Amino acid sequence: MSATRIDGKVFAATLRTRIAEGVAAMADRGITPGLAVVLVGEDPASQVYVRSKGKMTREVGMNSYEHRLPDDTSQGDLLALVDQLNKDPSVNGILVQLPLPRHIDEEAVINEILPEKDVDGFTVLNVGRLATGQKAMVPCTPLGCLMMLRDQLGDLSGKNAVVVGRSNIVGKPMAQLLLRDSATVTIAHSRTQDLPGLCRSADILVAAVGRPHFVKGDWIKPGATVIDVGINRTDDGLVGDVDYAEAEQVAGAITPVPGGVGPMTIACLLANTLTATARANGLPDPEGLTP
Ligand SMILES: NC(=O)C1=CN([C@@H]2O[C@H](COP(=O)(O)OP(=O)(O)OC[C@H]3O[C@@H](n4cnc5c(N)ncnc54)[C@H](OP(=O)(O)O)[C@@H]3O)[C@@H](O)[C@H]2O)C=CC1
Ligand SMILES: Nc1nc(=O)c2c([nH]1)NC[C@@H]1CN(c3ccc(C(=O)N[C@@H](CCC(=O)O)C(=O)O)cc3)C=[N+]21
Repeated sequence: MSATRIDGKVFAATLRTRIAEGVAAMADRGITPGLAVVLVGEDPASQVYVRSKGKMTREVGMNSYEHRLPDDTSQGDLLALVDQLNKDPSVNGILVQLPLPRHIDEEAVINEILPEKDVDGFTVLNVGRLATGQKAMVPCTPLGCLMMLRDQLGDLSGKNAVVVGRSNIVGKPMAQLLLRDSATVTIAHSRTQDLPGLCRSADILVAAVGRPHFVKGDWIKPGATVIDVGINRTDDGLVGDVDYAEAEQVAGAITPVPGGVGPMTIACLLANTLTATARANGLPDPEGLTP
């Protein structure tokens, strides 16, 4: 038995088509969504993401503004740039690529972003809104995972979900979204006891650990839906946090790496930018792009 391969690339392309339609409808009102991406330093992986984000942003008809700053940029200069983007009416979404160089206080920079332009959903206000069930900007990677899970499974209520990883950008918001959909959620991390046993209880298993092929086939409940968030560069190329070859023998459905969560993350960034633009102009939220 081989698992269904959840094709994030195809799913993301379909999502971008719908976003492009939303952008076109706004163009009739003279509105063009604008996304600003700020990259500090020369991290090669980040440069790849920024390039593909810019390309996809333009493809759906939005304006893309890229700000590349040197590694030794001061925190003050970075905060000043964020302020300038906050005030710029042509900018509806702001993304500051993480991680930032060590001399910069990441929290201070993220929280400088106006919550309504925070298309990553990383500011404390958006985190709090998500946690309390208020209308928020939802982090792109978990949002993409949720869309694929709902598409695969329909109603998630009552399902046992295990999220491995408790970061602010993936694990915690993923758990919040699953909880909102009435799954029974467990968050696992490096101190979790009997992680294989816990994972075997999961109908939905989300791996966001950052270790290549960490989740083994015999950790997976037969028929489970497995979402692999990991992006690990190894000598064998880009691999996920799940041992795909083993997992596909056991799982019901699984996302590949590459071509799974990654493309959905970028599509959801564009979805959030469209939503932010609609809200900034007093228009209703575009349908099907928010949880
Ligand atoms: N596809 C996409 O769009 C994206 C992919 N990623 C990828 O997802 C992965 C996770 O990213 P991110 O959340 O930022 O990573 P972090 O490094 O911030 O978090 C990793 C989490 O995994 C946990 N962990 C580490 N080792 C173990 C272990 N041995 N057993 C159990 N848990 C463990 C850590 O636990 P503890 O807290 O106890 O240390 C931590 O909570 C990375 O590969 C990253 O590249 C990230 C963002 C977007
Ligand atoms: N403020 C901020 N927001 C982020 O969302 C953010 C960030 N910082 N820092 C880094 C991580 C990582 N991330 C990815 C996005 C797309 C792919 C992606 O498209 N991956 C392709 C492959 C790309 C390749 O080949 O390198 C795939 O999985 O198929 C991967 C990873 C967003 N992140």
